[in-house]
Amino acid sequence: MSQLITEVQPDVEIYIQSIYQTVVQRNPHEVEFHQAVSEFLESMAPVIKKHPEYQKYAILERIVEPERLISFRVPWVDDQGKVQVNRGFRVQFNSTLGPYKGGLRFHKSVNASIIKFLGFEQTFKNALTGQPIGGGKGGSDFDPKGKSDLEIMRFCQSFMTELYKYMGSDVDVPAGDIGVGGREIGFLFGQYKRIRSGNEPGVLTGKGIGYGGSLGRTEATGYGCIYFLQEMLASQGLELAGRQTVVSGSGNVSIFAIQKAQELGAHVVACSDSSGYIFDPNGIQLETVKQIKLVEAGRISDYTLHHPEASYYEGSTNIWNVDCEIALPCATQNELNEVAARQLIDNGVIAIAEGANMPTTLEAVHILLANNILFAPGKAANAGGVAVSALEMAQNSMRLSWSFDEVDGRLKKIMQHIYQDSIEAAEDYGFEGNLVAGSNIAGFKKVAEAMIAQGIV
Ligand SMILES: NC(=O)C1=CN([C@@H]2O[C@H](COP(=O)(O)OP(=O)(O)OC[C@H]3O[C@@H](n4cnc5c(N)ncnc54)[C@H](O)[C@@H]3O)[C@@H](O)[C@H]2O)C=CC1
Ligand SMILES: O=C(O)CCC(=O)C(=O)O
Repeated sequence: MSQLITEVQPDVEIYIQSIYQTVVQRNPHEVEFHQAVSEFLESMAPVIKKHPEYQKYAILERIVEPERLISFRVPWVDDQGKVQVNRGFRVQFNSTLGPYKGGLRFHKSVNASIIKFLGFEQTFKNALTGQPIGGGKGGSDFDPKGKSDLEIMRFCQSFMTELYKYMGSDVDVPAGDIGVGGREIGFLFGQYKRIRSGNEPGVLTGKGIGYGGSLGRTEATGYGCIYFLQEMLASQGLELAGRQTVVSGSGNVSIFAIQKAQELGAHVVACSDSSGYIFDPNGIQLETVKQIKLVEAGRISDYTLHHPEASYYEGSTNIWNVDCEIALPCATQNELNEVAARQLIDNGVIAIAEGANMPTTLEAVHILLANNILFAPGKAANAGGVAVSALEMAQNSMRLSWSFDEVDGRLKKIMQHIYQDSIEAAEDYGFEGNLVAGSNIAGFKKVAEAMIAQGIV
């Protein structure tokens, strides 16, 4: 390796800027991907200064370029007999630490930019868990809203009929994300098995408990986010109990973040969906939210039919106007902007933990950090979901099923380690207390060291 002639650029800031420029040129119009790369590169200068070998081995140049992006046609027939065509994606971003791992998103907004930002962040998130998993992500612009069970099944079967070619329990292991829950994973798994004979339970995670799923996976992202939040609060001698809390979204992550927060005594007063939010001064009745969202597939506005003392407000992002000490963005990317950040600060917020992926815009992150708000970035705070997915893979390999408490106990330890690693990395590189930089650096270093060990690939 001593003959490597990669020129080491002495001005690290210029070097890092050139990496960003190349990403923008190579991926024009992919604004979400640019945003994720930009946020990551903001943490890199002291790392590259301390480790010139990362420049020599072109780690940054390689890490921002996905190993592979697969894009494919997904034709299916709707209930009226009409042929529909969607686009499917899988980005296999980085396999240095293990098989590509990351969810599938079915949402009308899905495009290459969104899948690439998610796959890029997933690489560092998965590294932070300390488990042997690389980064991947996928999905489709298919909109599951208003579709029948049979339409969802036909779509999933068509999607898998192409995706299976790139999967395998040691190759690429998808799971759920927005619009993909237990029902969709079941249909996807059924079709995979039908095409590839033999039993390979570890090829997908988030499966039903009766056929290889792990207890605790459904709860893992939301619970993990609260475990991380607890660590962050405890570092300042604070607790969650009694604190007014607002949680955006009302899907998988939000519901179980609310459940754990309430269990720990938080007073959760608001949650939302893509149309608007509800405010319940008596505290959100989670069983009603579960009934509306998990059973009836209804709108969050229906909550007020059951609880007339609650109010419904149009416009999902207005949820950040609600007074709170704890804010948990758990819905989607860029749902908390500069204006919302200032409003939260004016209202006395003390801590924000991202259950969703990149829900806070970069400008809003800067404002929150500058105002010393405790801020837990998604790639650390929402890593509990993928961590328990990796535990599901481990159980599948061993042909074992652990109890809920066993899985939950491991999840808690993993979240505590992620907090510790991130806070230490921040301190080591001159970003004391900044978990955005700390999690970027801690995740990056694990991948970078392994990339060097594995040669130029
Ligand atoms: N499911 C998982 O294990 C993990 C999910 N995440 C992230 O968490 C976020 C939520 O995912 P899930 O809960 O799994 O999806 P989900 O499909 O179960 O729920 C998404 C929720 O967000 C709401 N929503 C969508 N757009 C919205 C908007 N513009 N404003 C307000 N609400 C909106 C939907 O109404 C729904 O309640 C996503 O960013 C996802 O990438 C991150 C780590 C793991
Ligand atoms: O469980 C998984 O494999 C992926 C979860 C996920 O998509 C995420 O962490 O954003």
